[in-house]
Amino acid sequence: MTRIYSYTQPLDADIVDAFCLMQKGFTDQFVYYRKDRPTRFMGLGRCIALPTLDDAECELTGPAAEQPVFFSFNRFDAHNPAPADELFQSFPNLHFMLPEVVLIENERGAFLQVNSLGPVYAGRVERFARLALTAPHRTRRTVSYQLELDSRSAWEQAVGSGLDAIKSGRVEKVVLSRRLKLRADEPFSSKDLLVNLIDGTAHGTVLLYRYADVFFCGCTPELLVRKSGCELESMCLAGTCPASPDPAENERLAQGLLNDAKNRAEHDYVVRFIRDVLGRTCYAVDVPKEPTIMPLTRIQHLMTPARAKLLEGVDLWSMMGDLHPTPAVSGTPVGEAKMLIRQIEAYNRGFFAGACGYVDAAGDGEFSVALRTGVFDGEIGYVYAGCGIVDGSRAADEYDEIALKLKTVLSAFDGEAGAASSHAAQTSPQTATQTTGETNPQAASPADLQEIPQVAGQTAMQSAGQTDPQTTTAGKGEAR
Ligand SMILES: C=C(O[C@@H]1C=C(C(=O)O)C=C[C@H]1O)C(=O)O
Repeated sequence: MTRIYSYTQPLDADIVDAFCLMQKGFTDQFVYYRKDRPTRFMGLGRCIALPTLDDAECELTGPAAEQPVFFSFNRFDAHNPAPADELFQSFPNLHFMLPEVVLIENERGAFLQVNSLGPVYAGRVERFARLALTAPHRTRRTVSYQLELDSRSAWEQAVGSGLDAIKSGRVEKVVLSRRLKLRADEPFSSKDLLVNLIDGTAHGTVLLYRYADVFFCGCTPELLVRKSGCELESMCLAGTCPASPDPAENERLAQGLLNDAKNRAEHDYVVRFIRDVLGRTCYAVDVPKEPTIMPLTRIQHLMTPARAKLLEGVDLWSMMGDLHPTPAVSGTPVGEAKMLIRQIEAYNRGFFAGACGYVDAAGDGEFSVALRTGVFDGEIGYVYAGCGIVDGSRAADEYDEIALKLKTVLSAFDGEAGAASSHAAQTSPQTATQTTGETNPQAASPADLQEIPQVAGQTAMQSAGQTDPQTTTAGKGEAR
């Protein structure tokens, strides 16, 4: 039996500002921050890591009774025997991590929680509270980086292999991804990226897991599972088209997506899978027959919400294991698609498209699918995004779709509201030439889709001698 002492008191401070001030010096940092409503946990330090919560007993003390939360970041393919990629290698394989200090915001207010393996005395909490109260209002910073575009021909080959597997009947759908490398002149700061994701235009849930110098972060729109008592929620999210700032055009695109047979087929694999899993573990399963549109800043998705009541005795951790990965991020059938991904993708996805979230001491909590994310260490980083391949998919369209999805995680570098990634620079003339060679300038797609390829064009100019002071000044400050 592990006895945990958890002391919570109300906090009259902005939790993000407090986190920015307090985070320095903590090896472990965890964030699960829903932007649409206050379900927000920002954890610092590690009190304990447990393989299961079965033997944990928590004693709640202090003037507020908030459950301690255990963060849980799980890889896309935890059983993959291939070694994790260099940056992901550093993260420990732990199931439930309880931070020492947690800043909480929920519908009851803001709180400061201190967790310990021995009784927590009020003076210790007071010290953290006093510090939190001195936190200045955060500022956003634009972060300069250079983006190395991946090769279009490698992508075409990958999609070709996926389509072959579909034609041969091995899979019906496979979700393939792209990984792009980033470089910066100074080390990436998790605080800057976090603040830009929280205060910027990205929709969804902001995730951060930092372990020593390496951090994984992003902002995902996809809920995997949420449990509150016996109420369970999940989400079928698959099928994508661009968004437009013009409302009439946006509506036309949305109607086109709702009526597009290929996107509907991609979506239905996910609906069938989630309905089947809930059908085995839950009752009163409610999954609407028709999807709706989830509007995001740059794209829109087909979305079908799923609700059910959990059978007594089934817990959130096992639901997470049964649901993840859904065909939205792997394919159909799931096992065969995972095998195909191991064979086709040149890297191990690590936490990208993994199940990341928290479970509280009462067994409630939620996991999101870690999409629109990247991993960073010092001056290098990798960003990831994928898309579903089904019969009839075209490599060029999927490449552009991924470019749009990548813009969400790349918005973490934008210190200004609504800024595009125009400050991204590519300094290597070789890479720039290679990339522009692989980008078809004739391709008639919406300007929006072209934005990432344009970055390469810009860079080619720069490497030919034109230096834009904006691109070379790392961290041009911008007050909110
Ligand atoms: C795989 C990603 O997104 C997933 C794939 C989608 C699609 O293929 O249409 C849509 C939403 C997500 O479930 C990603 O963003 O990296």
